[in-house]
Amino acid sequence: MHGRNASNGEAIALRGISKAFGSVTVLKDTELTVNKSEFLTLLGPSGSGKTTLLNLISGAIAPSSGEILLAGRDITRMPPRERGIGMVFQNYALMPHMTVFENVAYPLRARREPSEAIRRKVLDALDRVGLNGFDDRKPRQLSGGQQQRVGIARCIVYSPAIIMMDEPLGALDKNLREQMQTEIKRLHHELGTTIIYVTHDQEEALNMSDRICLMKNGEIAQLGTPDELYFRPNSRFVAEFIGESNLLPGKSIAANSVAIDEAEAVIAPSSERGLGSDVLVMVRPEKMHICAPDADPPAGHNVLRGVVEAISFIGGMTRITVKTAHGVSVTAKIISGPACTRPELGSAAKLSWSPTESVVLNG
Ligand SMILES: Nc1ncnc2c1ncn2[C@@H]1O[C@H](COP(=O)(O)OP(=O)(O)OP(=O)(O)O)[C@@H](O)[C@H]1O
Repeated sequence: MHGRNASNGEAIALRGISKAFGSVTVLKDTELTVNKSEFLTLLGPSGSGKTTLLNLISGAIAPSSGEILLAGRDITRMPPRERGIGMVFQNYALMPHMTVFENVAYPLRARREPSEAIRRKVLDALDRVGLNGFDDRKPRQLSGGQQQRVGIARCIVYSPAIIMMDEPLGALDKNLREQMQTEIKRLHHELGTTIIYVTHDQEEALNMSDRICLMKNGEIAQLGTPDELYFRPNSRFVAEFIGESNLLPGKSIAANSVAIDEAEAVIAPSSERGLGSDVLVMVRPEKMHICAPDADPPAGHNVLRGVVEAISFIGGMTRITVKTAHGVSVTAKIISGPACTRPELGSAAKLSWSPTESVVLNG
């Protein structure tokens, strides 16, 4: 027996999956394993292939090549309804003429469950999503957030092993989105269901996921925990898509040294890139320190000098951009203090950071 047929705690495995529409390949030879009880987010810009991947797993579309395993079993050709995968959509997809109760009961009625069990399960699902007492309302009598809770209740009511959510909070305003993120995380924790979640909002992905699968042009750019993607991006694309980043162009001149220009070099962790190759030294703005030109930065720090070209006070944090002598704008994000403690616009400043906070990327 092939090892890959064993389930090994795998909820879903994609093996060499490609998808072409006509002559255009929109998903390329993708390998992805989602573990049982995992919250995995498909993140990426518009058109990167997130929905295509979701539709392949649900069975709404068939792959051009490769296979899909559900708990070790080949489901590549299985019709969608037999896969038992729950779906939550951005537009809720509720039936407008039915009450909340009947919408949530729908999947159980389709499974011909006894009416007493239906009643118990529906009320329990409504309770879990905070909609106790809303069972007699029609969808149009609910707010957007409440309608999406019904969408989620209709999904969890029949306890699918896997739930896929396609931009479920996309139609909600920012505050409600944040509240619903917390609630979906709580539900995931309570139910232990595997969740595959699609969003193009990187903050949402960082906040909610066990792992993030970041897509670019039909390929996985990086798959890892939120921490890994944020602190150890493997490419310029990942560094720029997740959070803010400073990218200093340079040349690798020794195992742990990158020349920023002819006169200046910084210490950066050794990379596998060959000596003399063009690289980018990535440093997150909150890891960048700033001090007066005559002050001493922390021992062992890389130092660049420049002139303060922009200051923006954004509440708890202040963003200070310094143009270095080599013409690169570098941003430091520091905890805000009184205005008198900030450097002045146009004044000279020293930027510094610990070499361990640098990530060397291909230039
Ligand atoms: N039925 C189809 N026929 C032809 N091309 C398609 C079809 N469905 C999707 N595509 C193309 O496949 C690519 C990936 O689309 P997909 O919807 O998976 O992206 P996405 O990452 O979900 O984007 P968004 O965030 O905008 O929803 C796009 O270039 C899209 O135009």
